[in-house]
Amino acid sequence: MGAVALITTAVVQNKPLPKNMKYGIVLDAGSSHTSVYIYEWPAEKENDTGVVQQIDACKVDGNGISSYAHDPPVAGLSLQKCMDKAREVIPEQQQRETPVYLGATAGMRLLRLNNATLADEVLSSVGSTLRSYPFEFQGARIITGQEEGAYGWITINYLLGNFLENSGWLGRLKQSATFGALDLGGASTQITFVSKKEIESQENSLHFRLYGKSYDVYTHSYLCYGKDQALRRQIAYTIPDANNSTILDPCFNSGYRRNTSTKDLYSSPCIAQQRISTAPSNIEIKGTGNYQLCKQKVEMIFNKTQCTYSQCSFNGIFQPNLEGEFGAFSAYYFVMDFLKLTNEKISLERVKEAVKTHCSRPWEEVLKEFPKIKEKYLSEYCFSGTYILSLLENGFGFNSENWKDISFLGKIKGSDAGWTLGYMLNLTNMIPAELPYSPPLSHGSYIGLMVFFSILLVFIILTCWLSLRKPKCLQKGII
Ligand SMILES: Nc1ncnc2c1ncn2[C@@H]1O[C@H](COP(=O)(O)OP(=O)(O)O)[C@@H](O)[C@H]1O
Repeated sequence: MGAVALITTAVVQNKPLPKNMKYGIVLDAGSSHTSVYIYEWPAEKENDTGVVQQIDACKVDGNGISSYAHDPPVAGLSLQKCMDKAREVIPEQQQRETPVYLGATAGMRLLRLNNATLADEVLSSVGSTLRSYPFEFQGARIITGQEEGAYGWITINYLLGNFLENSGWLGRLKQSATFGALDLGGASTQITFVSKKEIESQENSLHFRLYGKSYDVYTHSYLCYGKDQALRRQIAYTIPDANNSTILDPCFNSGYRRNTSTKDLYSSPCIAQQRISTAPSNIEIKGTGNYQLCKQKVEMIFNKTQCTYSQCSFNGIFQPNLEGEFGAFSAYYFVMDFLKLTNEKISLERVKEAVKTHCSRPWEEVLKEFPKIKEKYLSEYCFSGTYILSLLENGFGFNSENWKDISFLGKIKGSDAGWTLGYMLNLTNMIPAELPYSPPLSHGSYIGLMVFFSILLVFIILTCWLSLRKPKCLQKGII
């Protein structure tokens, strides 16, 4: 039985798993990219003490899985490049035994909200491409936000070795030491951590039994709070103030200019409440590079006024007190790595200063210093840094005290931090609910101990026998 108790996805198409799996492939169909991850099983599969490792990864060119909706042949071709690579990496005799899973995340959740038929067509079109490969295709589906949070938490704690560490007799006595997971994507963001406090809302509560230890986990996925959707919302707020179709935006470096179609901007369900009918069809964004003003605009998307629970993060969502250490990955890592802020010793105040300094730099200077970085990413680091700070501080409640508890993680032991590994571990039943039985001593140690105790016993018997005979000898001597 799968160990992830409340996640009811088991086998996507009710297909039995291949018997001699040594490899697994997971496709992460995100809002901005599809990534293909190839994993290899540890040699000692039976007692599961090895770690499944990522042996390769490939990012599909293009604009995410929804590009299948606009141009299936072109989207199919770029996916094929990564799948061809998987065929080169996995030995031919193992390919039929290799399961392939595709999980689509928030970009597809949004597309499904706009047009459910189109979302289904995209999945079946991608499925046809994947079926044309010699692997064991297990299905393509949109995973829930709750799953995305949970599998990300499982991935990082599995790779950090926390589950096994907690499963020994000493680990079971201690408070479980796991890392909370902070995942920032393009369209949604997830926060997941073990909470000692009661989880007041059923939909945020998960229970896992992993390697013989139980975990009560809090999770929430905020749709529309990924960094691309948050940027759209931030821009949409300014459209009513447009002057001759031009808006001044403090979240871009001064001197930066970008043209945006309002039709495209408004096409996202995340902007539903901000659409105005009088908006010009095109707007020009002009950066003014001001961290403080950017922060004020960004904070508008966090509604902190309503809460029907004892405490909330924002938008009326229950969140217990933050506990323990956290691993922040995906866009948290990409952005903080660019800004050189991943070192745990950097205080929250210094991080704010660094983002402020970056925002105040003229665009021309930034462009000159980083000519090789994709312009989309480079132009957005001021916004992204500000958004990350607001989300963590204003949204989730991190502060100067517990900032040091956040580690920004790209890879852990060679595998990317993200939900895909946890998804595959669950679907292939690689994490047992109970600890596999392992005898406390090896066979050799048992034999050694038996011999030792036998010799000890003979020695004791001999000593007793000799000491009982002694008086008689002495008596004889006296006579
Ligand atoms: N090197 C990078 N620098 C900045 N942002 C990046 C970089 N690589 C990816 N991103 C952005 O980080 C976010 C998460 O990326 P990814 O995990 O690929 O997203 P998703 O799964 O939402 O498509 C997206 O907004 C993407 O555009």
